[in-house]
Amino acid sequence: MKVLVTDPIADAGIQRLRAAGHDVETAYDIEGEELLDAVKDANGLIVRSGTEVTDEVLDAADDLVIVGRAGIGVDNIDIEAATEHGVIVANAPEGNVRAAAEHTVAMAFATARSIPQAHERLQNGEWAKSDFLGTELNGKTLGIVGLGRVGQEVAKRLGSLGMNLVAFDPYISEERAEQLGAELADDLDACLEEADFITIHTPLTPETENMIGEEELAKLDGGYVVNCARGGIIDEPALAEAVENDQLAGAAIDVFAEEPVDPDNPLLDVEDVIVTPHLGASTSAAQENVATSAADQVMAAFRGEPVMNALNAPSMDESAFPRVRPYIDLAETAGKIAVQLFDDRVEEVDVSYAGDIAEEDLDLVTASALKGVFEPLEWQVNAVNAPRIAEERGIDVVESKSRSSEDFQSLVTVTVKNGDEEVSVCGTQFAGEDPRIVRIDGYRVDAIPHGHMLVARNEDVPGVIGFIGSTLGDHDVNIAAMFNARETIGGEALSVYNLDEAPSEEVLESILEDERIINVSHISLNGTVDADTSDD
Ligand SMILES: NC(=O)c1ccc[n+]([C@@H]2O[C@H](COP(=O)([O-])OP(=O)(O)OC[C@H]3O[C@@H](n4cnc5c(N)ncnc54)[C@H](O)[C@@H]3O)[C@@H](O)[C@H]2O)c1
Ligand SMILES: O=C(O)[C@H](O)COP(=O)(O)O
Repeated sequence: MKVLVTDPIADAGIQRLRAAGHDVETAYDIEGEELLDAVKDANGLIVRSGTEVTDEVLDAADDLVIVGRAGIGVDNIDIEAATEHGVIVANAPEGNVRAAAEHTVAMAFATARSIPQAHERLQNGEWAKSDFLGTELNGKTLGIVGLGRVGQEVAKRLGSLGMNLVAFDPYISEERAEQLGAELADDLDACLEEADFITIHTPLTPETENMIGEEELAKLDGGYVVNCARGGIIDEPALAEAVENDQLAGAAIDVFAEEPVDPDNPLLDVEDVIVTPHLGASTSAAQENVATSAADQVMAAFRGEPVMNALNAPSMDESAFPRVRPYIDLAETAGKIAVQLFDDRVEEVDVSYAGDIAEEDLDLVTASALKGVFEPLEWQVNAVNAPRIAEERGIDVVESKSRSSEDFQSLVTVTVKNGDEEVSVCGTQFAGEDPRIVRIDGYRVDAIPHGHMLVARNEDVPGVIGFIGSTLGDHDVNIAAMFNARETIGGEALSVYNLDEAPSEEVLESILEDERIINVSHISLNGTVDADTSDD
């Protein structure tokens, strides 16, 4: 597989991919046509915050399976578009948290004691001792906006250095805040009003964009601002003006609305605003962590395994994966068979689980069943975009679970239906991962789902199986295995054949000409089928 890396990541990540036999191409600082060209044949793309992964980039990347973000923030990746394209997006949310928290603490002290400014003066030969009278963090109140992973680590560090903590985060529990020794503010204004310092730790989202402007900064009267989260959350000209006019004592900024930062950015011009070029995650330990994590996730996606930190695909607990894995393929196969036996428009897909498997987290299995159902559609379908396709096409998806499973340890049943018709296909795994279809529309069968299959419904009278066998033989189609099932003697029967090759239309027509045959379907488990699942 080819992995394109477009932002510098630690060598450990690249080596891990190469050791597994993947072809890694690094192309840093590329954009526009150059990026579109480089991504064309990539199966994996690894980025940091420097690459804009837009709809256009995803459109150009025909073979892309996954975008791995070697870090936390994914505001540079169009996740909606990735989902549309069936591309997994996964980040590395743990590896640089401590680095970001430490940088935040360093920036808070640096602005409170004017360390960069004093350093610069001294380097210029000035002993400006009396110009710098700093502020102690001890005893001051820190307002934490966003008490997630980084925010919590900052709370622990600055809390233990004597700061009082107040936090604003509408999505965090009182209990968690209490454990960290932080008072939870009712809203942003209350947090700002209480704080001497504020530190931002939210993602950049439509909700947080420009969340802190002139009015909010005024509430921090005389305080300090630290932002090591994302540019765009604080209004930059308003912040520059507030510090310049001494409404605020200082600010420490690591991230900017536009990066690399424009030299004309007003924040670069204010003496009491200290800046770093997005260095929060730049420690060797953090970079090694996120690079290897991104590489691992890319390789898991290549192997078709769940991607632990996928942001747009069902993920799964690693320990459950060996138990669930055999049912992922089985559900897809059952979905493929059901839709090929269904001669109508699909309005609902039911996926039901019985027995031991019903104990597991099965989002990924249900998504695979949907993938099987939708595979006949012209666009690329996978477990990432199949649930979205169902939603967009107004197809209801119903998942159900039951502990009892009659004669089998675990059963997966996929039913495709509309108001009038339905077809259900039920499968199990025999010991040693031996998949079987054990029921088709209520008929008990024992069919190996593989390659080309023929499913016929016929009157249960003598000579029908011989007729089908000889018709296939007359057209040089070899039968590898067959199974016959019936409800009552002389009623209707269903037979399933495994064929060595695809039967032609002519064969199917010849079989159907016999009045004892009610219908016959060719099932291909290799890809192309012609079932109608369209809306129009
Ligand atoms: N400077 C760097 O190099 C660097 C390094 C690591 C992380 N980051 C950035 O730091 C930020 C935090 O990362 P994290 O891993 O802690 O993320 P996280 O998802 O663990 O935490 C974010 C928190 O923000 C809260 N939140 C969301 N919307 C909010 C709102 N409107 N108001 C208040 N709180 C809100 C969430 O509930 C969550 O608790 C991200 O933007 C990330 O990209 C920057
Ligand atoms: O979100 C992150 O992980 C940090 O902002 C780090 O970004 P970077 O990988 O571009 O340094």
